[in-house]
Amino acid sequence: MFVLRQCLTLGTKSSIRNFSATTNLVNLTINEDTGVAIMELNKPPVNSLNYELLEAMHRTLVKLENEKCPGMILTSSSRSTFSAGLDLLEMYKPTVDKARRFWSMLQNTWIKLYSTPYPTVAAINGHSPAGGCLLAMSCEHRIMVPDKMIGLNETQLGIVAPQWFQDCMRNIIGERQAEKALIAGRMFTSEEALKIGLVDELATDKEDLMQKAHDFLDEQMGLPPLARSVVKVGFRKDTLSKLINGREADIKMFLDNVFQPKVQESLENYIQMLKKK
Ligand SMILES: CC/C=C\CCC/C=C/C(=O)SCCNC(=O)CCNC(=O)[C@H](O)C(C)(C)COP(=O)(O)OP(=O)(O)OC[C@H]1O[C@@H](n2cnc3c(N)ncnc32)[C@H](O)[C@@H]1OP(=O)(O)O
Repeated sequence: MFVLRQCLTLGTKSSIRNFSATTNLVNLTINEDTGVAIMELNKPPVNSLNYELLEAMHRTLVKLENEKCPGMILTSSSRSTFSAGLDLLEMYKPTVDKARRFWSMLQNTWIKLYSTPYPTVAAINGHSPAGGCLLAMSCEHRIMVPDKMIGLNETQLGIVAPQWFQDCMRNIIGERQAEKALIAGRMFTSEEALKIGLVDELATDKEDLMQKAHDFLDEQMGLPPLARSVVKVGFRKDTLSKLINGREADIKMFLDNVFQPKVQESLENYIQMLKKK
């Protein structure tokens, strides 16, 4: 195995190997024998998704697709958290330009991740609220360590999970469970998430998590890749097209919401609460 230090400037494979990264937001490891990629989010302490992390993820996904990656594991370098979701500081008192740029990069990254032709598995080694849950739900398979929390908790913060976040959840756990979970902004323990199908497997620890993730990819990589990807994208196309054809409306929805005084007040209180913990 060798490690490619992913940075904001990507070049050829060999130039990346020699690159001394100053921004190391995504660690990319590619197994030389199998080609399997491990994409490890590395923005301590909790992988909050700011513009820079989303951009690094997007570039990594483009690179993997261009290099015909056979399979990818998405995980985190944090001991406690897979991803804490969208970076609250990106949404707290932003300028219009900053908010628009941020949301547009979130859309780019999600579209790439949700539509990869190659199999993807989320190795969820920590808490996974809101945008973190979205990342996990965008992979094809989810494996989680015990005693962590996952879910779309937006309602509890006084904000609304966008339609495409909701659609991802509905596609996985079905209409009724998704409606209940989304209205309440419910967070599930790993064990509860397994029960309702929000995750597919539990692992005992990080080693078991990675082994199970590799097992899933081995199975998928044994299937004819073209047929596999056509079926995958066929299942996902309605959800994808809704956003792809409505990107500007979705940005407008975000901007209309984020600048509401009540939303700013909720964000401020929540940020303060997290800092006081
Ligand atoms: C206007 C909106 C319109 C549309 C909305 C869009 C949809 C929004 C989607 C989202 O994703 S919103 C974000 C939701 N995220 C959360 O609710 C998670 C909040 N965080 C936590 O619950 C916990 O941090 C944790 C993930 C469970 C990890 O707990 P732990 O005890 O390990 O860490 P700690 O809480 O001490 O946090 C460390 C450090 O990180 C800061 N932090 C945490 N989460 C975020 C975040 N999402 N964005 C920015 N910063 C975050 C936290 O404040 C601490 O900072 P400090 O070290 O400076 O105190």
